[in-house]
Amino acid sequence: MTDTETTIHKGLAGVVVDRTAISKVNPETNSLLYRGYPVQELAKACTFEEVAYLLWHGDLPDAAQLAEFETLERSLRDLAPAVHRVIDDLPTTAHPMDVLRTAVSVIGALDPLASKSTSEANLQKGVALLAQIPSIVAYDQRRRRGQEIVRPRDDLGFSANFLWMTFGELPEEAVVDAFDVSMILYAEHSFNASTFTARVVTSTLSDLHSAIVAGIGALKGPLHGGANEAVMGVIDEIGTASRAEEWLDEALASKRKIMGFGHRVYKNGDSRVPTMKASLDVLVDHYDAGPLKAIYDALEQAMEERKQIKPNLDFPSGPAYHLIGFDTEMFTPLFVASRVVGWTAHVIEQLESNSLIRPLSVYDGPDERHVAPREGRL
Ligand SMILES: CC(=O)SCCNC(=O)CCNC(=O)[C@H](O)C(C)(C)COP(=O)(O)OP(=O)(O)OC[C@H]1O[C@@H](n2cnc3c(N)ncnc32)[C@H](O)[C@@H]1OP(=O)(O)O
Ligand SMILES: O=C([O-])CC(=O)C(=O)O
Repeated sequence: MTDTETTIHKGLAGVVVDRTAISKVNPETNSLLYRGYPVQELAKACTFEEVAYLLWHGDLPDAAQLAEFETLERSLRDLAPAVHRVIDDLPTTAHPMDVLRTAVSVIGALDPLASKSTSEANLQKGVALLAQIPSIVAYDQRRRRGQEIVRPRDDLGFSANFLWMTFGELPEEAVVDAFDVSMILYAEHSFNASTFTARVVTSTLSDLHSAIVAGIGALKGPLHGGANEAVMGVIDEIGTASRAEEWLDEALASKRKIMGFGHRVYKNGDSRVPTMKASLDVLVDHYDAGPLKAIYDALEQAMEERKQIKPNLDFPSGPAYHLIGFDTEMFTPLFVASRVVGWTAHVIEQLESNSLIRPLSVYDGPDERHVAPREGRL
C-alpha cells in the first residue's frame, strides 16, 4: 500500500484495537456497563469495594467474599516508611499527581512481587495500591496544609477512611455516600487514554506498577482526568452565575476548550453525569452552596445554547470534591484512587491474550539524503 492510500486515524478516533469484557461504553444508548451491570444500578446499590471486586473478579461478591476482600484492603492501608520519606522529600510546589506518580513508583520498587505478573500477583499488587493510594493522597493534602498525618482506621470502609485520613474527622453519611458514588463512577471506562497507556506498557510484558505509573501520567493531562481540577479553575474564573454567558463567549472566541465538556465517545452526554449530578445536588444542599450550583447550571446551559456540547463526568465531580473540602489540585489524584481498579483489570486482561501494541505511521520527513564528508560539512 502506498502512503497516499493509507488512512490515518489521528488520535486513533473510531479505531477498534481489541476486545474487552470489563466494561461497555455505549454512546447510542448512553449507557455504561461494568461486567454487564449498568453503572447507575451499581452506584445506587453497591459500595465502591463491591464494584472493585466485580471489576477484578467478573462477578459481585457474596457476603463472605466481600468480608475477605474488605479485610485484606483494610490491612494494607499503611504506607512503608520509604514511601513517607520520598513524599516528605518532595517540595509542596510539586503537583500532587507528580507526588502520587512518584510514590506509586516507590511502592513498585519495594514490592517483593515486582517481577511476578500472574493474575494472582497482579490482583495482590492492585489491592495494595487500592489501599495505599488514599493514604498517599490524604497525607499529601495534609502536609501541604501543615497538618499532622492521620493514620488509617480499619473499622471504616474505603471512602469513609479516605475522608477520615484527609480531614481528621468523619463527615456525615450523605457526604461519604456522595464520595463513594464518585469512586464507583470513575472506576472504569474501557479504552480511554490512560487505560490504553497502561495496556501499551503491559503489552511489552513490563510490570503492573510501571503500567499504573504510566496511566497516572496519561490521566494528569487536562484533556483527560486533569479536567476535574481545571473545571474548578473555570468556576473560579466565572465567579458569579450572571457572568457565565459572557465568560463563555470570550473563552470560545479565544478558541479555548471548556474543561468538563465534550467527550471522544459520548456525543450526546456522558452516561455517568446524571448520577454524579444527583450526588452533587446532595452536597450543594448539605453545604448550602447555591451560588456554586448556579454557576454550574448557567455554564451548562450556555454551553448547550452556544455549542450543543454536554458535560462529562469531570464537570460535576470537580465541584463535588471542592465542597467536600479537597484542595483543587488533589482532584485528579482522587480520580487515580478509583481508576487504579480499572487499570489493574485491564493489565490482567491484556496479559491474558497479549499482543505487543505497535501501530504504524506514515513518514512525512525529508526524502532520503546522504551524509556529506566531514570536511566541508563542519
Ligand atoms: C473523564 C474524562 O477524561 S472525560 C474528558 C475530560 N476532558 C475535558 O473535559 C477537556 C475538554 N474537552 C475536550 O477537550 C474534548 O471534548 C475531548 C478532548 C474530551 C474530546 O475531544 P475530541 O473527541 O477529539 O473532539 P474534538 O476535539 O474533535 O471536538 C469536536 C468539536 O467540538 C469542539 N469541542 C469539543 N469539546 C469542546 C470543549 N470542551 N470546549 C469547546 N469546544 C469543544 C471542538 O473544538 C471541535 O469543534 P470544531 O469541529 O469546530 O473544531
Ligand atoms: O473514556 C474516555 O475517553 C475518558 C473518560 O471518560 C474516562 O476515562 O472516564
